[in-house]
Amino acid sequence: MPDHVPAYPYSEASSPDQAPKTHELLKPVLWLLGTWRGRGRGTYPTLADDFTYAQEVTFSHDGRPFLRYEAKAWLIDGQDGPLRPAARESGWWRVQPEGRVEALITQPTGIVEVMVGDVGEGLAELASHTVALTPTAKDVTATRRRYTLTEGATLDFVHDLAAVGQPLQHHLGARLGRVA
Ligand code: HEM
Repeated sequence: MPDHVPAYPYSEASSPDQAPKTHELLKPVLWLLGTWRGRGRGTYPTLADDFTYAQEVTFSHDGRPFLRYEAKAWLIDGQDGPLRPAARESGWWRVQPEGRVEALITQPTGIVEVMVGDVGEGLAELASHTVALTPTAKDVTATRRRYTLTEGATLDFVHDLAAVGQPLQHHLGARLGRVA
């Protein structure tokens, strides 16, 4: 039996009011902290039909200059009833001076988006620097993400995708509201 080790002693915060104190470099991304949930629509020229989905997204931090990112999506019917689980992803947003961001986002479909971009008050824009794929993943060559905080305090999300021989174009658009 290994010696007893006390539980991980550091906390994770999803609001600027919670401990630990936010790192100075996180100032431009504080508006993203928390859990957001809402509905979106998805499309792609290779798909027979557009689809409607729900998504829950959480940004948190542990006092260091990066955000932990986690998102779960599920397809829904016209009454918000769940049809089936869809994309899941998790990753890290490494915040650099002057609001520059380097993000790593991984998906269980074998895709890793390594992204670079900028974040300012109410706007974050990231574009893929590299996309890494496992041997059996779909052929994704580029992605782009934009998060906009609207005056109504919703988080609008747009995801563009270049994949399976198609040029970079719209895949997803969603409007999320803060739930925590
Ligand atoms: C909210 C997140 C997302 C949702 C709800 C979603 C949903 C879907 C759906 C429903 C399809 C049709 C195939 C299927 O039924 O599974 C699809 C296809 C696809 N998605 Fe997404 N997706 C999401 C995020 C992403 C991301 C982040 C990427 C890549 C970085 C991506 C890349 C693709 C690719 C490559 C295809 C296959 C296209 C083809 O083979 O014709 N998706 N997506």
